Amino acid sequence: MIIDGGEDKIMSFSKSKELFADAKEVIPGGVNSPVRAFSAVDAEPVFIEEAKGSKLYDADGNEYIDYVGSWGPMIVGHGHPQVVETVQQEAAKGTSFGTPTKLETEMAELVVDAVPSIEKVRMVNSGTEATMSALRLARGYTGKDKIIKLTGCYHGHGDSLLIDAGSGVTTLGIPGSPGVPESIAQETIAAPYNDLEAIEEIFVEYGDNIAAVILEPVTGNMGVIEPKEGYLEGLREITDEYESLLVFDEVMTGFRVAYGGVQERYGVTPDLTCLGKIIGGGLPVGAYGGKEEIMDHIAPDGPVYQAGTLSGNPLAMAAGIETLKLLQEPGVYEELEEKSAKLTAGFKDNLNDLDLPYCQSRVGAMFSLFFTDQKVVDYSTVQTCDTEAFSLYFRKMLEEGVYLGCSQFEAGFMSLAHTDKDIEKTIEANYNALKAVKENL
Ligand SMILES: N[C@H](C=O)CCC(=O)O
Repeated sequence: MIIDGGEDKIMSFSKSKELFADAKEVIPGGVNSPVRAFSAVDAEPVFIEEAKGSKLYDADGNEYIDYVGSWGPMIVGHGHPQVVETVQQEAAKGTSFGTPTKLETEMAELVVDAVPSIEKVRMVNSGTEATMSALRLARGYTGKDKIIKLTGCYHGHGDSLLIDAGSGVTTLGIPGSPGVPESIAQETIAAPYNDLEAIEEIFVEYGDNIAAVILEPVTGNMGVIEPKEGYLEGLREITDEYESLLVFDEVMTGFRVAYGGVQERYGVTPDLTCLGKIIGGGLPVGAYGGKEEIMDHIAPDGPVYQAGTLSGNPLAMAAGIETLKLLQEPGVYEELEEKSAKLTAGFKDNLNDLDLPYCQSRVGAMFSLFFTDQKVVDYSTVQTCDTEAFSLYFRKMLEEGVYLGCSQFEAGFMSLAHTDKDIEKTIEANYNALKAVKENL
């Protein structure tokens, strides 16, 4: 079967098609997370059976160069031997104890040493849990109820945060979610990203009752957007002035744009930080941390309650610790930067050669290609993107053996396992896919 009428590339997806049909019988939409269904790109998902290094292998035996990396965690590549070995060793000792373990302290020490704002950290099981818990803590600590979130930023699927959200919500073009009670939604005030004046106005009106401003300080869930100069500093000042907390959701950017995340790269320190993805080395994980004085409000030391049967799971800790150790090796972030720059420079040449006006962005090992001629700086410019052009591009890239996020509003991720050959092949695929877009739309 040819997925998009390509002339010379014939790939079969018949097994994935069958597996998807089976899945849809018993799983809503056939997937356990909506973006995986490929519905926004008018395609059906490929079912992956195995991954190694920079590559994914699907049920039909197709090979892809992977820039999704399980949506961010796989920064050292899939199935890294050191990560796999350590997980196997830990699994042989038992998979969960529901007790404290030495591994949890080791992980916490690594996080505290790495992330400038974190003096104490609590492990949870997902990014969603991390942001939900951080907000409860912010409310419990400040005694205030409202939070400000930025339009197009995505912080998982907690009730307070599914307001004007990015990621799958933007990809599917839905406004939010039924099931979020109005009484909860009204405690969340949405403001545009990169617009300090809008935040100031909200503080003037509600300043006494704002517990926190939460944001992706570099966005990934509406594509990669950098904060304007002075924006993060401005947020720091205004939250200090009103005694609200500044919360950085670094689930995606932590240990990716720099070892210490956005706060290391841009030099602005939040009160609380949410983490996930990389610190689990591909196993389910989340964490939130910050100043000791604030973190000491969490039970059992303080009254703010949060708990979890599998929190700090030994396999997730082991995989995460090994991943962080690999990231401590000299030159790692330079290598990621170099590889990512090479890829996006190749894309830029292709855009120039084909005379296409599309907008690119990159921060460290996260990149985006927006199908718009506008400079993308916030959610309103995100909405100028051509989703039909992206869909065609996505399907062509898949045919060329390159696996991308199924939305231009999801960041692409480079790993240490990507080779020069992978990058060259991807640049060539990008040229062919962009050419098809130009010829067909
Ligand atoms: N952008 C999301 C997480 O970072 C994508 C993953 C998902 O929703 O399944």
